[in-house]
Amino acid sequence: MPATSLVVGYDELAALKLLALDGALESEVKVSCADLADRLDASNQTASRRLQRLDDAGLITREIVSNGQWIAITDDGAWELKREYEDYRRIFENLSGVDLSGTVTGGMGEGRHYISLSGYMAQFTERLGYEPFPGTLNVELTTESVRARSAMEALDPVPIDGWEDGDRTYGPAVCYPATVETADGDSYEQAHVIAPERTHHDEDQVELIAPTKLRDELGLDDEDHVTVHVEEAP
Ligand SMILES: Cc1cc2nc3c(=O)[nH]c(=O)nc-3n(C[C@H](O)[C@H](O)[C@H](O)COP(=O)(O)O)c2cc1C
Ligand SMILES: Nc1ccn([C@@H]2O[C@H](COP(=O)(O)OP(=O)(O)O)[C@@H](O)[C@H]2O)c(=O)n1
Ligand SMILES: [Mg+2]
Repeated sequence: MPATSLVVGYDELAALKLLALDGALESEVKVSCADLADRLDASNQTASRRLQRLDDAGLITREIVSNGQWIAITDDGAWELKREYEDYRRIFENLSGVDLSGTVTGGMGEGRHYISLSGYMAQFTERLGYEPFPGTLNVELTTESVRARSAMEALDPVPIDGWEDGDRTYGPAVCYPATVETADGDSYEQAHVIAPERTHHDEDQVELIAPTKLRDELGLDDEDHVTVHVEEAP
């Protein structure tokens, strides 16, 4: 079973990779179907069909001109290549930690409240070494990453203890050091996945905390793809 589920098949991905090698990640490149067909060891018709599928899946944009086409890879296209690249990194680089991928999503607006509570804030400052921005960036995981999440739970976390303030008790949580990477390749290293013991979210969501607002720092909006590389606590 492949480590990731693709929007298009591997044949299309091979065509996408060739376009990237031609520079289509940075700008529009001029492509002739005959040349692409040659490099894919396929017929013109096949090459043309693969481009059509990549276009239909929103992974490239095309402008067809008389002697070929101008093609650029979209953010979603770059994301598909990146996922493939992550698989190869896992194969060859003996990576530590766990990669989770998903999309940014809004939550219930409660993260802000909990993160700001002094009973937690004092522990974050002491154990994580920073005061988190008040809130949690919520990431909805892909099906594959929901499974990978159990591997994350096998890593050693930074514990955050439960506490009480006379009115009520507050549950414990665990934090894992994490690097957040966007589809554009920007990354932020000083974040943590926070997993509160009492939560309204299911396994398909993770929450991130960081010293700054990640939406601003990384230019993130709802639905944007991110990869979260989770490590063991030092
Ligand atoms: C540090 C921390 C501690 C939490 N403790 C509790 C708790 O004691 N009881 C509870 O019902 N939810 C607790 N929550 C979970 C929130 O209710 C909720 O599931 C989630 O964090 C809300 O995130 P959202 O606003 O981003 O959707 C805690 C959340 C965080 C981040
Ligand atoms: N380090 C952080 C924490 C939260 N946030 C965002 O800050 C806002 C407040 O967080 P929250 O947890 O209270 O809100 P929701 O996640 O429930 O929408 C949300 O838009 C989060 O996505 C962020 O960008 N970076
Ligand atoms: Mg949140």
